[in-house]
Amino acid sequence: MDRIRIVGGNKLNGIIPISGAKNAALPLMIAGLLSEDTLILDNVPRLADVAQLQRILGNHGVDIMSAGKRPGDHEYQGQTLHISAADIIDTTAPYELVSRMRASFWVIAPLVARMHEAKVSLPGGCAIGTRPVDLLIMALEKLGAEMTIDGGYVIAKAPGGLKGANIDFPKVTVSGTHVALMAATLAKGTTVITNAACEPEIVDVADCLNKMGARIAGAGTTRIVVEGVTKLRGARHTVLPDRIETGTYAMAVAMTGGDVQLAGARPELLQSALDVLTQAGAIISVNNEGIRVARNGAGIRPVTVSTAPFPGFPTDLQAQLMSLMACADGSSHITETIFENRFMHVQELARFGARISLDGETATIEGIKKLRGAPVMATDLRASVSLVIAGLAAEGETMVNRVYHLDRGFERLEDKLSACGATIERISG
Ligand SMILES: CC(=O)N[C@H]1[C@@H](OP(=O)(O)OP(=O)(O)OC[C@H]2O[C@@H](n3ccc(=O)[nH]c3=O)[C@H](O)[C@@H]2O)O[C@H](CO)[C@@H](O)[C@@H]1O
Ligand SMILES: C=C(OP(=O)(O)O)C(=O)O
Repeated sequence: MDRIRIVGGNKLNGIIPISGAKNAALPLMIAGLLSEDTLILDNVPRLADVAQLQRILGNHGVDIMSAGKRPGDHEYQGQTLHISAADIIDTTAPYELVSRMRASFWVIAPLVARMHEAKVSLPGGCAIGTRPVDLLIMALEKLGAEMTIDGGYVIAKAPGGLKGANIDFPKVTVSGTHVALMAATLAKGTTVITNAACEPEIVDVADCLNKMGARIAGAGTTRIVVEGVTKLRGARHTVLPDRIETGTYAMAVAMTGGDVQLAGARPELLQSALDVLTQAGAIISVNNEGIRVARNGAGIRPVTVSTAPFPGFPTDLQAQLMSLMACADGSSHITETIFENRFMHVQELARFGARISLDGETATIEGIKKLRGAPVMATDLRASVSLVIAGLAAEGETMVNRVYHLDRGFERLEDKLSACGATIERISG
């Protein structure tokens, strides 16, 4: 298995191009199942999760063509995918394919909406808690699907098609909102989703669905109204920039010091995280090219932060913030409110010498002057990248093992960081 070797201590200076968002690209690709026509997606990141979803969609009979680069495309341009689901030949998503990633479970929504049946294995994904799918099942049941669970598979049947309904989520769920939204586009009548997730990736998917002929209003607010239509057509859509990748590199610069332009980043997608970074002492400015992050000389100030659904501080940046706070001038407190077990990085950060104690859902971090490099390993994507950030700032060598998770969500991580002066390399095998 590949490893990443880092020799820490270098400041980061230069330009980091921000890729398309994994968490938008995945549901957008899945939305391609809703139409017989071709959905063209631009700025799709080259990630292990995208490749895995291509395999899953291929198994349903979807043809996916990845367009090559054109003259004038810059070196780091994301790929363009042409997704054609003219004939869905299989409505089963098998365990071997789905167990690797969470979002693949969401194929259940377009399959039952368009084909009136689906059989999808319970999902996998990052090990950050129990991650049930009860609310996704509830949403589809409300839309009239008969739902059963058998042998590790969720089976959805709606012989007469789905029917519009009121879906009130008892807690904010991104996955539940994606599933309800996609299914409701082809349901008969009106669906009202309340307590909907407001994440920018939901808005991106709703925008694309509307281009495909869906009638969705209110995406980005807690109340989404969908007027069902009988068919969706093809469309062309550009995946929005990855706010979690943006925040991750911003935290890396805040930790190592230096001055980096995050090209293509959109500040409104992560304002709460930028506010926290400013509080911590980073200098953030917004320009035509994206977001510039700098820290020169000043220490890192401690912060108190709780994760929350958008527009709050994202849980997907919690681990990275903890790395940063490991070197703050004082005590920080970080509370994780979304996932009950998203602290796997705590014991690994301790290998660098970080002083972190856990009390229920709150971590207290006593900042120290310098971390020291160490061999480390993580079991989820954002925890893995928090170890990379710590390694960049630490004295000496860090070896990040089991980088499989990083490849799920960070495109060309080593290239982007080494272009800014980091000593970082992948060791294959
Ligand atoms: C591929 C993708 O986009 N993943 C993101 C998505 O995950 P994901 O969509 O899985 O996260 P959700 O928003 O659905 O989960 C939020 C909370 O609701 C709970 N829940 C969810 C569904 C359900 O049926 N029952 C239930 O209890 C979860 O266990 C969790 O405690 O949003 C999370 C929260 O922003 C992010 O950390 C993930 O990166
Ligand atoms: C938790 C994440 O991904 P997934 O939901 O696919 O496990 C993530 O993107 O941080």
